[in-house]
Amino acid sequence: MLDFDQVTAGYGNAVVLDRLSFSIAQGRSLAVLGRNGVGKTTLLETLMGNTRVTSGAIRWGGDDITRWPAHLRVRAGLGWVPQEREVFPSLTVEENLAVVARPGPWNLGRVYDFFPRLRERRANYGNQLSGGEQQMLAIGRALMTNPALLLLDEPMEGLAPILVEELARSIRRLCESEGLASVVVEQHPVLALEMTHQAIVLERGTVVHAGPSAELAADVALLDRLLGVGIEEIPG
Ligand SMILES: Nc1ncnc2c1ncn2[C@@H]1O[C@H](COP(=O)(O)OP(=O)(O)OP(=O)(O)O)[C@@H](O)[C@H]1O
Repeated sequence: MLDFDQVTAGYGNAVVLDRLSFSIAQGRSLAVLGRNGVGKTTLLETLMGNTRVTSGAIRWGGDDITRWPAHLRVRAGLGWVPQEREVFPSLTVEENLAVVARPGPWNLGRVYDFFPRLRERRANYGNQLSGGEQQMLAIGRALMTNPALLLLDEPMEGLAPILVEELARSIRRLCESEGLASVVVEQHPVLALEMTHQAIVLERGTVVHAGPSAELAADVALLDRLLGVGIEEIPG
């Protein structure tokens, strides 16, 4: 479904991703792990067309989308949940959702069924929401574009542990019950591995490990070597 083939990309003359490859099948989820600054966000930005690709190809369905602008990628089914959430502060929850709606199975009612908290807050303005509600709204907005693949950039950042668990369950449900594929960039490896089928670990803009999430989660020594984190430090 998505094929990232030997992609070299960056900003201006700076190369961040170096011949990076991975692929995702329909309805599958991928965790993108790595230490700070290895290029995880740049991978998502490249998927959305926001970086300079100097070689390689990005294929989506039957199309080579390497040079497509972001709005065409959204139309083709890429759903972007940015790290900054980018909720419109002066629009209500309902307006935030409605402005990005595209035809398809996801509509206001379905997003509210999925995140009942958003239904309760439908008349509140974007700047009146808690961090967790803003994150639900950011995901709800991506769902309103009726994507086939969700790109989530550190969705748990800054959330209280109880919300982290709730959101992790929601994201897993999107994949398992709704058939959505996803790419999850996450600082907390254990959480990210619980939420996904496959995982890649990046170092200096390239893939140094690829495999099933459950296998990596079970190999504490490998996790520690690749990511240099004590598992006991990880919340959730
Ligand atoms: N807009 C930009 N212009 C120039 N360089 C950038 C830009 N965004 C990121 N970079 C550089 O690209 C490299 C990779 O950054 P990126 O944000 O992709 O890493 P990351 O793995 O997501 O890190 P973190 O976990 O800290 O968010 C860094 O050296 C960063 O300074």
